[in-house]
Amino acid sequence: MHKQRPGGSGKPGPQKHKQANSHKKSINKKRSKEISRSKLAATDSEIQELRSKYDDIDASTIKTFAQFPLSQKTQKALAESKFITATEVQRQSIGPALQGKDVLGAAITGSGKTLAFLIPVLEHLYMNKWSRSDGVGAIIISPTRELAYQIFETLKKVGKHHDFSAGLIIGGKNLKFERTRMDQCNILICTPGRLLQHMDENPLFNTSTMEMLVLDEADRCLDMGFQKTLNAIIENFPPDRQTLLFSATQTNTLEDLARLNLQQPVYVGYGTANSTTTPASNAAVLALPELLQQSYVVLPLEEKITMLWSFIKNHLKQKIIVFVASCKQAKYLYEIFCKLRPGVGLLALYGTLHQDKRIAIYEEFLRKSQVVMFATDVASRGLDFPAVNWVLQLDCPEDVSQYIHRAGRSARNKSHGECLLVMTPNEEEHMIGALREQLNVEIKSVHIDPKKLFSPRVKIEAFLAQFPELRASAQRAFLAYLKSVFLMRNKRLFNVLSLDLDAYAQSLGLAVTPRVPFIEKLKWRQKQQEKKDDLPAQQTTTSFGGASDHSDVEDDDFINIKRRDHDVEGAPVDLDRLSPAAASDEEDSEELLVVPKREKLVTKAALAKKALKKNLQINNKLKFDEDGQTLTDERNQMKALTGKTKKQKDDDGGINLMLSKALLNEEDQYDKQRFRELVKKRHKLQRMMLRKKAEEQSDEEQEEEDHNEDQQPDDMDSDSEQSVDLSWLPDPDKLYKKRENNEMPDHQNDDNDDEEDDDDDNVDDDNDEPVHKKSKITQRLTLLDSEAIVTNLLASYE
Ligand SMILES: Nc1ncnc2c1ncn2[C@@H]1O[C@H](COP(=O)(O)OP(=O)(O)OP(=O)(O)O)[C@@H](O)[C@H]1O
Repeated sequence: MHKQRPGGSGKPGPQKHKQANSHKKSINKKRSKEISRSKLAATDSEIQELRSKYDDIDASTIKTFAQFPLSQKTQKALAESKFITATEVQRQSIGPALQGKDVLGAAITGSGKTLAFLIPVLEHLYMNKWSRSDGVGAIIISPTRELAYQIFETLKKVGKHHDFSAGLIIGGKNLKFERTRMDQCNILICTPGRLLQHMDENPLFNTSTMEMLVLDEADRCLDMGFQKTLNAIIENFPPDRQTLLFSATQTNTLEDLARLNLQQPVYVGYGTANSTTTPASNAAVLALPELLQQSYVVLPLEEKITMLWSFIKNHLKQKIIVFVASCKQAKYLYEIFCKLRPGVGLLALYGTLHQDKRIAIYEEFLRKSQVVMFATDVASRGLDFPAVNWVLQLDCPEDVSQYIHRAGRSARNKSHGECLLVMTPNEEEHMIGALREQLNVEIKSVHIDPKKLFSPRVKIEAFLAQFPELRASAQRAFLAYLKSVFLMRNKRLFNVLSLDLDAYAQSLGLAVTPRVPFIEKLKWRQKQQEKKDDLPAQQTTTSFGGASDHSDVEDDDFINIKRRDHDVEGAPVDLDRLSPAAASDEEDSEELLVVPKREKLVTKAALAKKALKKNLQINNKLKFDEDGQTLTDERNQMKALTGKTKKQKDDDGGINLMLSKALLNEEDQYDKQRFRELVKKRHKLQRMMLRKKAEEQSDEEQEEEDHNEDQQPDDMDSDSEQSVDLSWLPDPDKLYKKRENNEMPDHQNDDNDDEEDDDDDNVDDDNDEPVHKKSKITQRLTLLDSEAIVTNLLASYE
């Protein structure tokens, strides 16, 4: 039986309802507390159990992730993402990393290094019961934004069952937004420049809680380009942290390891796996995936575009990355190939693009299976594009390590892929020698069948003639390539002076070879040097003295650019920090390159200042009238006045309102007067035309009139004055002035007419009477008068 509650309605009253709700809430709270307590207990027991297994991890017996002592949350996420079997680098490095050791991991591209450090990061925070309020626990540093984004995406997959918060801190994003969220993040994935910016500017950002540091592409993070930034970052970290370094081309210099304060690191991928002693060789074993087919082709520089076009046309159904030396080249190739329409999708990824666009292009290339992407080395490290069929290195990489990273975008994670290296005859010997020596593999030489080459030169030239912006882009690409070659460290391999500039410019579609000031300067200096060398040593010292010493120093400084890699985002660039790689992603470095270090920059502002100091007279434009007299331009006078008053105003240090008002009035008056003059001129012209027209008309009418006079006398009488247009007649004012005055006593009309005339005089100060006024006057004539005039005129004509 259903009992009715007091209150009669059968439903609980509002008060009762509230009480019931609060009762329920308190029960729920109790339950959730009990659950969390039991969870914590479970977590504690899980942690204890896992920790006890750490010492027993044996990489040689492990095949799957399930064999690692990992938390349920991590295991679940790995299984869901279909990560079952651990790769070699994962097997070797996860154990020591879980044990809290520093790890230096090197493994071939696409072998799963990302999971090798992400799993230990998640486990470390879990084992230490890290919560959101505990602040930053781990920082992962990547040299490029795209790679940081990719790591962040992988972390979202494998860490989805954990309760940690993670942040992506890269340049080109909302700094304010990052600032407010950073202190709430447990894991930060960042680029060095942006991280340092937050460290410097964000008071909320505190790294003292940080326990784990990961450097992905560690050799890149540690090289000269990032040196200063990374040193500054490391200073802010607690020294007793755990550090993991990963790369396909790991370096092992003692200096670097000392900088990072590594404590007996475990070396993975240095020949002796799991070794805690420094390996005999100073560098990691360099290798490329076995399933990657490598080949090279030797071509003159000017044939590269033809070769590229033919290659793309022959591989329309493939996914290809084309690596070039600079952003401007990538941009130009993309633009011109879009115009040429090869029949496959085109993309371009380079550093000077807006960040959102970069990510959009990155994602598009991930998705598509038949596409060509022109890229700089911003895409060469770490990016995991699936199923890339070809990597085409159109411009020669600077060294073996750059070759490895570029080539490694293909044949990832046990898939097949191909890599073609394009070299100029100068580059062949050194590059191939270095590759054979360091990689210990045979790289196939390919000869291109000239019949299979299609040159797009004529079309490119036509497009460049049609689109000036494309021409400008080609010029920039031309200069950027030369600059990148000039900045290469290995001068034996890359010699900018040996390049045929005219042929290269023509291959880009340029009819005229752009000037390259730095090459001109180099050649000039070379000549000077040769001249100096020809002279006997003694004579040189006596004839040039100090000056010669100075120029020697400058020469050395100018030609021997030291190897400094990519510049850190946002950091100021100077010439001796520029490297080919930096040049590829740095937009405005061109001017810096052209201007020698010690030469003072001559700006337009400086020239103007100089001219002002000399008190030069500025040219004045004089106008002359027909008689050769100079005309005074009221405008100029006004300007002079304005200038004067402006000066006065400046002297006063404020705005003189009265003066400004007077000036404005004067300007206004001048404008009005000018307008009136223009109107007058226009009216005059109109009147002249009307008069001419009227004269022509009246001639015709008179002829007609003469003809019809005998035939229609009655009509003429009946129509009286209105039917006769006498406007063609001579001025009646002059002829009949006296008579008219006598006949028309009504002065009112005269006055009105005068008024009209006066009005018109305001508009037209010429003595010409408007045609319509004359007709009005003639309309007042009687027919007899008209007849008399006509007969007079006819008589005069005869
Ligand atoms: N255990 C695994 N099982 C299956 N796939 C894996 C495993 N580990 C990694 N992968 C996949 O292999 C690919 C390459 O991984 P990752 O990008 O981590 O390679 P990498 O070694 O960092 O390459 P690079 O040297 O180019 O940076 C990714 O698509 C990743 O999802």
